[in-house]
Amino acid sequence: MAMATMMMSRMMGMSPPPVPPPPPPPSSSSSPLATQALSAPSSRPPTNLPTRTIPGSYGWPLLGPISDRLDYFWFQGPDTFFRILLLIFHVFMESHDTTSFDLGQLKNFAMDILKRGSKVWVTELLGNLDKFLDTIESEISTNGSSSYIPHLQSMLFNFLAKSILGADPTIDPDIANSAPFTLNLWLGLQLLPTISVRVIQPLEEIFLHSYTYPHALVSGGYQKLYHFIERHGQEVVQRGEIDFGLSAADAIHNLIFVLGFNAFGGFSIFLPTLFAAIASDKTGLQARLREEVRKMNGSSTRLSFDSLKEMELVNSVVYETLRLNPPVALQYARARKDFQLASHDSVFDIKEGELLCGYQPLAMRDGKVFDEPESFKPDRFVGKGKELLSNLFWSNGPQTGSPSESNKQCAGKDYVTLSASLIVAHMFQRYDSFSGDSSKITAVETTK
Ligand code: HEM
Repeated sequence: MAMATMMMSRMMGMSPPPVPPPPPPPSSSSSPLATQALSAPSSRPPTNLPTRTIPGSYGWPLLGPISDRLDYFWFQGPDTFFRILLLIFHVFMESHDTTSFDLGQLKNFAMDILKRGSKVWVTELLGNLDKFLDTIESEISTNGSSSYIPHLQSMLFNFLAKSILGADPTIDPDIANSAPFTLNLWLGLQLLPTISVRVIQPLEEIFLHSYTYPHALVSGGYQKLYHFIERHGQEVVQRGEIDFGLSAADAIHNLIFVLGFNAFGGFSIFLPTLFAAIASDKTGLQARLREEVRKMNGSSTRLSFDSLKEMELVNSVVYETLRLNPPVALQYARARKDFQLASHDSVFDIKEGELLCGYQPLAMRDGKVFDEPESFKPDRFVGKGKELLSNLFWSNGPQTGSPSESNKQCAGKDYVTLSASLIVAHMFQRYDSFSGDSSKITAVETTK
């Protein structure tokens, strides 16, 4: 059985960290999931918990990783694989792993451009959302339903380009048309080694999961995007150069990463799950959301981030979707020094150099923290339920935490939840209800 701390290095074919002491047998399978947030390495875990070494070993060279990959991708699947490991941590990597000046500067740059973009964020989001919904309505009236993912991604690119890059894609129709495809291809090539296509297993491990794919496959589209930012995003690029000491090229590559990987990629996974959670509900959730939105903000008053504060149910539905389906399942980081990691029932010695892997979907379904953890409970985070936000970790840190250069928490954490709440609120201003799933909207109803 593999060690959680080493799993990623083995699966990704990296060289292993220093060899640990001989492993004791795995703990009992009834051991509860670990959920205690990890505080700074210097802080002491509870002293009454037994200290353990993480169970497992690398197994045989070459064969060990292959057997793990087959278990992870095929025989067991990620959930069972991690359940068997029984090593699910809520890891808030306080300061080890991000001490590098350059990484801190890049994160500050990301947070700075978000702050800069916040002036137009809501206007751009709502304007592009309305265009998206117009398209959906027109497709429903022509075809009876709308397969909305391509429209959603065009909307996301247009809105994010204006908000993050300060560049308007409508002045370059070629970019507006090609960028979502380019970003999907670019994301796909980076993520393919970690995704199971489940078609040609076990050959998938040899043919799909063992390579770094050549940049040449996407370089044409990537260069177009690069030149678009160079030409139309000068103000943001210059901020990177002047305020953060980056070269123009580094600023542009990082802007592509933040826009393409973090924001476009993250929202492309998250929003369809959110639409599906609301559209598939049979308990009257849509009526309650509609009532809350219109009570707080009327059916036509323009929304702002401020107007969302009182919309407890809207916000709770967004949080609950992120809890049950964290868009980024795996997080990992290498320990920069020895420290101890606490779970519900044990403390584990972590050695410098070990690679730690956290699997969000299991940590977010911990029955010791969340009542009926496998169920979607729209009101979970309403009222007193807000106390649970310190256990919501989709952003690689608690929902009550703040991203900074000294942690690994998502720089866009608050923009993500506020934008999602804004989308839900706007949809219930515009519609009484809608039907569909994670790829199609089949009907929208309005009494206006
Ligand atoms: C639904 C959308 C998003 C999701 C699900 C998401 C999720 C995450 C997660 C899980 C991480 C931690 C990754 C890791 O270290 O393993 C992360 C990091 C990051 N995210 Fe997001 N994110 C989203 C949107 C955004 C947006 C809009 C921005 C815009 C600036 C952003 C910027 C970043 C940055 C810069 C980091 C790196 C933080 C660091 O390494 O310290 N993200 N995100």
